Amino acid sequence: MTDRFVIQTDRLTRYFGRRAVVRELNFAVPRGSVVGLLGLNGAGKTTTIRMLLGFLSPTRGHCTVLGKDSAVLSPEDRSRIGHTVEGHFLYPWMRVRECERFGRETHPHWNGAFFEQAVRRFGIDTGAKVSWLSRGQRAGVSLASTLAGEPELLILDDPALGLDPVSRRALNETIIEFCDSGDRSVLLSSHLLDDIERVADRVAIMVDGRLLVDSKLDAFRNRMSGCLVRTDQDPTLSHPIPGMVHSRPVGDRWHLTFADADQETAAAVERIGALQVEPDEVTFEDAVLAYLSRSRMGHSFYSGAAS
Ligand SMILES: Nc1ncnc2c1ncn2[C@@H]1O[C@H](COP(=O)(O)OP(=O)(O)OP(=O)(O)O)[C@@H](O)[C@H]1O
Repeated sequence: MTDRFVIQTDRLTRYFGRRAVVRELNFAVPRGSVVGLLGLNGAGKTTTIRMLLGFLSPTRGHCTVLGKDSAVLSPEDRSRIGHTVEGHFLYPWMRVRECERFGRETHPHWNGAFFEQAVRRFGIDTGAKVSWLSRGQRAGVSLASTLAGEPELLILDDPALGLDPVSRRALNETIIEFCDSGDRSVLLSSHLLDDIERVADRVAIMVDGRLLVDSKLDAFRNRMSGCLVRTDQDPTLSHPIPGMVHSRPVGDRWHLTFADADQETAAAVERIGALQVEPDEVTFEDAVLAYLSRSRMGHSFYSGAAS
């Protein structure tokens, strides 16, 4: 088990006061995979990551990272885990090349070539002081320092926050290259669906502290489907449709999004008695938004997490 998964949680739960922010999370990150962790603001992603890194205790349940209980990670364990946090902490008075030297002296493993390459990709002058750098450039130095430590597992919490498109591309390319150069795993929390689709091979979706989807990205995309129906009112109000995740009005029609649609789904759509029904494409973004929008509307959820 330990070898196959770099992260495992068992009924991981966290309350703040009386409020459950992470609920009964059973989640595993297979070694060598890049998992995109998605969820609306406040879904519990950062709280989960803080528990994984041992910065916050679970109220119930537990989690392991690289086979070790997160609550008791040793400095040696931590050196195998790279993580970046919002704000990209760096010493403002250091020059970029001093950041590199500082990293080299404080990390047991250090890949200077990786640092150089990442910094170059972000267009950063190594003679510049951190305080002179833009937000995107600071993110680049922070990421370069993290990756140069050659962690087995990288945990990134919203690393693209506030980055321009060029810096975002540099970030994505750096992550992809990092994964290509070894048996490395990444947990990437982000709101940028394009980036997740480009970089990740698995997707996990949290809604109100629960994990609703945990799947290979391709499988997730393939199991979702949709159709457009023309009716006078929301067709799902009177007719429960098996597998339906979400419905939304599109002009004078309704778009219905399904997970694992089957004959029962088709029969239920038929019973609506719509004037017109036609299949409609569901993109990765549509599929994710179907789950997320459903939560915002306060419906109960489709509970089948994909394998
Ligand atoms: N220390 C704390 N005390 C009380 N509530 C907290 C604390 N930390 C987080 N929360 C609450 O827990 C909920 C989940 O927060 P969390 O930061 O995990 O969400 P998130 O999914 O990372 O959101 P975002 O996408 O906005 O970063 C939020 O409602 C937040 O206000």
